[in-house]
Amino acid sequence: MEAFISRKRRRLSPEVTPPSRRTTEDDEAESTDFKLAVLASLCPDWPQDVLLESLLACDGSVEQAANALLVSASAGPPRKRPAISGHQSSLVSFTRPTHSNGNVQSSLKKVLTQKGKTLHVYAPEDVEAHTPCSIIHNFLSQDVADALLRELLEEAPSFSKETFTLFDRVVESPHSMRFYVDSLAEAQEQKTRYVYNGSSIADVAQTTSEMLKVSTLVKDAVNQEIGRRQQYRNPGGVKLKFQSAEQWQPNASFVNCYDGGKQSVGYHSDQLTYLGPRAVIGSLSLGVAREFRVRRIVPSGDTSTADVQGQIAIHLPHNSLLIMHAEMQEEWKHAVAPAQTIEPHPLAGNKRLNVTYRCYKAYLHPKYTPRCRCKVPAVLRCVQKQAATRGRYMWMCHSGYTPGQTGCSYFEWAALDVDGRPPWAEGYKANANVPAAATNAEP
Ligand SMILES: O=C(O)CCC(=O)C(=O)O
Ligand SMILES: [Fe+2]
Repeated sequence: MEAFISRKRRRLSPEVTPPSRRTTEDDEAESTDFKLAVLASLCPDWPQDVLLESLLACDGSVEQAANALLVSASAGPPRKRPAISGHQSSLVSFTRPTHSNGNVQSSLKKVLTQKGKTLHVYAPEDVEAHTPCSIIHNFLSQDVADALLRELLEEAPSFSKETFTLFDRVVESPHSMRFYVDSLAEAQEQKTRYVYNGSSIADVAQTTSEMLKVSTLVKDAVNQEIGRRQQYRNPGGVKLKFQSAEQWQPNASFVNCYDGGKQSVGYHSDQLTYLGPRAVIGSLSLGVAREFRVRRIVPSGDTSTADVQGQIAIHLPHNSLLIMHAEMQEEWKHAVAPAQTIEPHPLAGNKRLNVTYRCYKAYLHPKYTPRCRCKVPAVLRCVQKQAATRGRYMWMCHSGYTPGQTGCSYFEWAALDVDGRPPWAEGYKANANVPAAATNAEP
């Protein structure tokens, strides 16, 4: 088992989190998260901090940690955490000076996100100051939110949990989901042509009428937030290198259902293969309030930022729209933590429904993207930790990151222009995905 966990290309979480749209890291530091995710799926009753303690106490052995927890469970119940229904006023308002230009200083970040600590944020200005996300509370009118929630509650029984084989046991992923696209033609394309880590998705649904109505509201809000945040963060309002210059236009979504506090999703980044670099995602939460955790990926060997490895818990109440901005998938990881207690919602009971609106790029259709030697469309990934190549994008065989699958060692630096477009896209300028020192040279 230990070999399975620690061998470099065999310890990643696609077997734990659904393989379809998530990606995890390519280096050693990731193994703790992977082990934690495995441990959480084996011991779903235990809070993350206890799982981590147990893992550390057992020198990283998931099997020993799981056994230790099962033994101690027979001696008493796991430690309870409080429900996350409380209110916190803005940290920014009373702790951080405001500049004359109205921008807030994020000097607290360092202090509040130390390794091993969790900073809980509730107010939109705190979410914005401490994370690459923004949040809009009470996003929809109550009638629209209720109508969408009712519709999704009717859909939820058709969602499925991914299963994976672990230590000769079949384990279920800790929540259920379904993939939706806006047109029937796209649904057909998705089932037959799109490949997610080596296989296609059999169950692709058409976006429901309420989801579609809300999609236009999400589109406007996300585009407005992208613009506002760019002004706020970057002088002159410049987008990030590789971020698309086009309007954000949602056309697909993963809908997640967390039925009760035990259901969760482990730390991951969303896969970029069809979204492209610097993707933006609009994530609408309905029903039970849950904690969305984020943590920055620290480059290997970077000791100066070692103290910012703490995680930040963003409180996601019913009817809130969280926007994951362009920094998020490349530089941060996110998770929905298990909750020891939850406050039931009048319509949803113990369920949280979450729609992650996404913008699939036509030029990243698998009919255009490179294929590896197994003849399967390659996966687009960004180097997240290795200091020398951090931030560079590559096409590679899906199998390198899918435990248990055999494949080839296909790897190629991706040619992408400053707007994240590949050479076959209309308007492609020049390859900007090159080593920092050789901006004119091909990799
Ligand atoms: O449930 C959420 O808020 C996040 C779900 C998520 O990370 C995903 O769908 O990739
Ligand atoms: Fe995600």
